[in-house]
Amino acid sequence: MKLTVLYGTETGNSEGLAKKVAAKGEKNGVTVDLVDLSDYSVEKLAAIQNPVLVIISTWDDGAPPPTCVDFCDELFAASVDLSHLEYAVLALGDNEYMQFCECGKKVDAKLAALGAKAVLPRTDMGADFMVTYIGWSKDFWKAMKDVYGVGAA
Ligand SMILES: Cc1cc2nc3c(=O)[nH]c(=O)nc-3n(C[C@H](O)[C@H](O)[C@H](O)COP(=O)(O)O)c2cc1C
Repeated sequence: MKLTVLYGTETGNSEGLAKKVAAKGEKNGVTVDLVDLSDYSVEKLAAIQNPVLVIISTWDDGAPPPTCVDFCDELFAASVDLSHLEYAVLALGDNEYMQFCECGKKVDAKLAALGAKAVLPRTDMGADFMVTYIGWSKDFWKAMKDVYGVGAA
């Protein structure tokens, strides 16, 4: 079974978590495609035929990380049908900011609006994301096992 992990990052935190998910997946017999959203398109997203995990941070005033503004702009304006797609969103941010995890929230809402189905509710992570990640990882792999029969419970 395959999992696509799409990450949007400016300083590497989301990428670091994406690599952790990939390592855990590979250990549990899941083939993981690790993809940087800095060079991605809605067309490629729509062509995916396996579950997708999006890990994305938020920058100035709720904006996407600068590296993936183009992808997010395209996604937020898209009207493509994603009803075949199952997904989860892990949002990174910092609760010190008014627009806490706003980009991840918008990506989650847009994917749902385009018909994609969440296999796990979105998780918003603050500055202590390495701690939150541990609990999230358990929930995520349990969902993967429940829904697809793969990965660690
Ligand atoms: C200049 C700056 C602006 C930020 N703006 C926000 C914001 O509006 N909302 C939020 O939740 N987090 C904000 N953050 C926190 C980042 O999202 C957080 O540090 C995150 O872990 C970065 O992940 P990345 O390395 O994957 O980009 C901001 C951080 C910086 C340095």
